[in-house]
Amino acid sequence: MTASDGLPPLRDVVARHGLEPKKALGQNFLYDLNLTGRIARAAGPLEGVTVVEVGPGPGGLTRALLAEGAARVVAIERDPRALPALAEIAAHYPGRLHVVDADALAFDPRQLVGSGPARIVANLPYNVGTALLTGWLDGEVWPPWWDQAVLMFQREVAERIVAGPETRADYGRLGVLCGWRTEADILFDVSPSAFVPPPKVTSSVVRLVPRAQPLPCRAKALEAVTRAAFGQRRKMLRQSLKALTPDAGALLAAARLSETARAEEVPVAGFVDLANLWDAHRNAGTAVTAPA
Ligand SMILES: C[S@@+](CC[C@H](N)C(=O)[O-])C[C@H]1O[C@@H](n2cnc3c(N)ncnc32)[C@H](O)[C@@H]1O
Repeated sequence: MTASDGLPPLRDVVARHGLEPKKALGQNFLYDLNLTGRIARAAGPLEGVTVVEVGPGPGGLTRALLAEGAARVVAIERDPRALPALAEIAAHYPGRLHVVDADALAFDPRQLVGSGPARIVANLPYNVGTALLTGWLDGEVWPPWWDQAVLMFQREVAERIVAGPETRADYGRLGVLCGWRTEADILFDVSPSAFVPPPKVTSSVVRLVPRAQPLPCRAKALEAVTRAAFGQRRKMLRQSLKALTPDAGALLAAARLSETARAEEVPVAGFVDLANLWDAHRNAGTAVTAPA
């Protein structure tokens, strides 16, 4: 029996290639091509687009991306057991699937995406998902090489990605970095029963679209300020920012933030101000001065 794309059902592919899911690799596979089709369409239309997929595994999402018309899929997979299954998909879609046998944390896909539009679509391994996302948000050059990212995370991580000060418990470093450079939305949830094996928690598909002109700020400075601020999130910023500067009070005043503000109350623009002021302070080697 074959699936509607003409390739064998994923369950058979996994059995034939001995691809038993490994927990250490964050392997929770999707076998339902209707669901992977829905994820691919969330990133569409894909005609003329190069898609970078991290962790194709047996290829359920890869197949959907190709069936939905992606010009090319660059699929980065660190489990060599998946390579024969992916080779079958590559043969079915000649010239359109480029499999990279690598750790996505250590591989820069820019060298393979060319000059046309590129998009990231992935059911991410849960253990490295946020590290990959922060890597894609990082860097001094913006807009980035991708024009959209459609990514599956655990629901709890998805909520942190889209959080702002109004959703205090979830708001943190990840929400500031994502909110600064992208517009991020949760598109839909996916129940544990959709995966093999089922994870303990619900997952969510998130879409991130890069802002054309995020507030000017150095990414590394924003990362440093949010790390200090949310590292001790229950403390007032005048205390937690002392990890960065002895002039924390003056830094807050210069950013026109309250003496008693806590990290979870400060919007993205407030953190951008703090990061820029901290940078200016360090470059000048002077104390931060509060506005008159
Ligand atoms: C959640 S599974 C998703 C598999 C497939 N895309 C699907 O939806 O059924 C995550 C995949 O990422 C792969 N993976 C884990 N860590 C990786 C890494 N650092 N670099 C590349 N792939 C990785 C795993 O081997 C696995 O195939």
